[in-house]
Amino acid sequence: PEVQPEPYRIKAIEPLVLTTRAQREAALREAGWNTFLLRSQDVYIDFLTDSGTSAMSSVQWAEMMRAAETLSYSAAYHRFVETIQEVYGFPYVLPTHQGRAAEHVLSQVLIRPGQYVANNMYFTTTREHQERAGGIFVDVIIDEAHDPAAHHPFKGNMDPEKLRDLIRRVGPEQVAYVCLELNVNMAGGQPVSLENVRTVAQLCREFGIPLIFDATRAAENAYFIKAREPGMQDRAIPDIFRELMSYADGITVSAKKDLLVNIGGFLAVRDAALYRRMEQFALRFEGHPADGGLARRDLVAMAQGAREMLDVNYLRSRIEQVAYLAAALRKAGVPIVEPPGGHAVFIDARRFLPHLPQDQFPAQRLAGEIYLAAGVRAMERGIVSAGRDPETGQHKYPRLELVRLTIPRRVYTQRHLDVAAEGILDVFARREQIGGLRMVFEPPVLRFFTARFEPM
Ligand SMILES: CC1=C(O)/C(=C\N=C(/Cc2ccccc2)C(=O)O)C(COP(=O)(O)O)=CN1
Repeated sequence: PEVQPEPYRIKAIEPLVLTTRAQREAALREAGWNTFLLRSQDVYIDFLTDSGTSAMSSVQWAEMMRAAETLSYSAAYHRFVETIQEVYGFPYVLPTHQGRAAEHVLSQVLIRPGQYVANNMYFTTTREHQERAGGIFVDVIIDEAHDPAAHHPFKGNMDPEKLRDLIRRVGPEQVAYVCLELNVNMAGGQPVSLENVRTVAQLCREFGIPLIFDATRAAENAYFIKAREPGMQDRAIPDIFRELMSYADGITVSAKKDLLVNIGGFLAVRDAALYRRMEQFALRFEGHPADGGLARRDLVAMAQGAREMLDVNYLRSRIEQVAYLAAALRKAGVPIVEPPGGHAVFIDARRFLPHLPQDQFPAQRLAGEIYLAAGVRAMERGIVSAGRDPETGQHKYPRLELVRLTIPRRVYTQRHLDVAAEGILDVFARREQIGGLRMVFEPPVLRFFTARFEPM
């Protein structure tokens, strides 16, 4: 059969508000042309983020109702830890309220000021915490990752030569750890191959440098390994996933993605002494080791999510939905990051609006225009998100100037995607008439959250 069967059906719906273009123009002006500042009820289809926006299953909801909110080492805590130990294969597990909390703990415990951290591209909060701990961020991703049109099947890969050069240049003891993100968000949700992970793990072992994964979207990465990596087609997802995890000394996870929950995260490591140091730090800043600042119901929702996230029929449905939207845009000639990622379609705003210089914020403007056209909220992932260079005070000019259409898990149907595609094609037809933006308010840190703009 041609059509892929959906592996679930709808049990509860949330009525959506339909707005007029006039209402959206007023809302966007009030939000200073920043989609992060829109009121959610003014948004028809929310593609801002896949973080914390998934639909939970009837089993997750049932487990949440049954969780007893007892303190300290609750049944929920043991259920959570045992499930993560089994699914991910790490002995020591520390719950946190979300991913950036795990990054805060790990960076503060592992980085000595002045040390380097090698990454495959950057994620805003991950880099922020590495630098706050005195770390020096270095990008060792393959060159193709910075080229939106390059058709590499594993654009998230690290370049072993770039990594080896860094280690030689600064010395192994000056590299705090290697941070490998799976399904690299800022590159377009691009996977890392198992072969590349093995190579990087070998390099780290050779020099005695810890290898840490940002495993926030590792389940979706496992699906791409099965689908794209030679010799993997017949392996079961949980088997690929366990091997993938076996190469890391530790992981940070935002559970708000793969694990299909609205809040949550965790750290998992193999070394008892490292766990103890993280636990002691977390106690002061991120919550008790038995809950990480979460309620017990959140722990059991994560445990159940860790079971559901590796189901191949769910992963296929989720990732094929992203590919469906990508195909609709590609067919009309809309420039997107290729190949499509696991959690989002990324529009190349630089090629969409080639007449705008990057410091007129093309991706920020395009995200606003898409909202005006169809009530669809997207996220700017370009010069605004990249921020300013702390030394020069100038904008960082990233090669990728993207608008991210981030698809929540198990939430939208094909009709929602068709409405979004239609709105984007409408903007595409008018692209020559679209001008730039001027930033009229700029906060000092993570400016993309609250900056305000006006049309030029
Ligand atoms: C790879 C990766 C992520 O994508 C991630 C969060 N992503 C987010 C949520 C977000 C966070 C900050 C600025 C804009 C959007 C996303 O919209 O993409 C975190 C932090 O997790 P956290 O939100 O639970 O703290 C760690 N690693």
